[in-house]
Amino acid sequence: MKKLSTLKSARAVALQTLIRVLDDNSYSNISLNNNLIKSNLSQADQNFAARIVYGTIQEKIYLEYQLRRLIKTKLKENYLYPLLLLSAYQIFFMDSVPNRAVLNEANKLAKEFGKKHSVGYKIVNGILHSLIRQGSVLPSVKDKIDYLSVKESTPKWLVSYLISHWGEQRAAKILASINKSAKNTVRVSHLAEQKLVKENLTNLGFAPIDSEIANDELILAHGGVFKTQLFHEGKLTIQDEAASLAVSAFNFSGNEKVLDACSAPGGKTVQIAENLPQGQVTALDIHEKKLNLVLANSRRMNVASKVLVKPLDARKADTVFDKGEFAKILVDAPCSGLGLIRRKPEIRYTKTKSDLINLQRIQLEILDHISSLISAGGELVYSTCTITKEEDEDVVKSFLETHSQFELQPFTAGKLSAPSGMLKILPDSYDSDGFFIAKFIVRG
Ligand SMILES: C[S@@+](CC[C@H](N)C(=O)[O-])C[C@H]1O[C@@H](n2cnc3c(N)ncnc32)[C@H](O)[C@@H]1O
Repeated sequence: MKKLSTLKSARAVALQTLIRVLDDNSYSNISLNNNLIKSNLSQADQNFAARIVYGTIQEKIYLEYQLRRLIKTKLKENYLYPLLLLSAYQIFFMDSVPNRAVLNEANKLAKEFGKKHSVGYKIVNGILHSLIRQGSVLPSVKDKIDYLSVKESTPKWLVSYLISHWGEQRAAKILASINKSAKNTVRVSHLAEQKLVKENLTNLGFAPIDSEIANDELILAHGGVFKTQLFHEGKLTIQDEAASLAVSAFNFSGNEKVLDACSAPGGKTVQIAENLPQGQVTALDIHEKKLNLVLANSRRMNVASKVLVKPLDARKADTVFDKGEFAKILVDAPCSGLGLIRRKPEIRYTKTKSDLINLQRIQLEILDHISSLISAGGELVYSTCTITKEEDEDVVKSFLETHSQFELQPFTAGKLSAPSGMLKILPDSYDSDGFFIAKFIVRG
């Protein structure tokens, strides 16, 4: 593996990161950050490296299909395949980079990363020349699953899942939408003056516009808001529009006790706390370390005095808290995260269909063990950042079958309403994360 101290270019950082991600399934964001910290690259070069890494992972199935027929020998050195993939990404997806530059840079990287006397650079050069001659190829449209799987770089099981639930046309629309880049969204704190924050963002050149679905969300023209004073002073936080709706589904009185059963990193904990001038939110998470993030978020958003953190498996909550102790409970459950593919490109390759059923079991166990802790007339919101029926509607159905004191309650969240008590936001509807929210009340 290349010594980090010698990573001098954006492409070298990208290649080093992809070698780690493809060889040992490292998380792309962690591996990229580790390499960037040691690289001394300018901000523009860091952005360029990030675009290559995330883009190559996002389009991996498509890129592998393009290269498949052209790789005729076994690629022995471990940098060769990642280098071919990231070069192919630049050829097909980065119009601003001329093919000549891709070839030159690949040649340099092959010499830099290859062993002494390696002929790797010749192999790379030959394959990339053939790739440019070949151009983009796709499977026949007659096999819709194969075709969409390659075109939108998504595993076949997921394409087939989307088609079976939403039909071919909608599935194609959803798939195209998850390959767009995610919007830069911020939620303005309930404790801040929304108009002033918007003016400030305008003056800073972020050109904020109102969200179509959430009342307190703004869409920014570009990233980097975390460097502003507004962010450090807790006037706003980075949160997706759809994700912000889960907490909006509650009707807060302002002095109640609330339980956030799966809270880290705390995006929704702070949002709850902002609505509690007199109340308190208890934030649980099974991973003790992650609760530091909840604390840090609470401090930054100026609500630390309202937040109590407790490391706990929510499936044991009924052994720790009293019956009817909370007026409101949020279960923002661990889930497959398939609604977040746009932000986390590797999710599509790591999840399998059997994960959906395993997660459903955990989701139902959590709901079961917190159900006795809600007071009569109290509210339960169940949410996931996924769109699968197994983790969303099926969980609601099974929960209601075994907990007759609960019923679904119609609600309004931001600018959307859910007369059935359930709200499913598909990623193509508003170009937000895919998200699911169900609201229940406990019969009084
Ligand atoms: C979807 S994330 C929550 C996101 C969070 N609500 C927010 O808005 O920032 C799910 C969280 O549940 C936690 N978790 C998983 N299993 C759990 C369990 N059995 N009990 C409590 N927390 C759990 C995970 O560690 C993860 O932090």
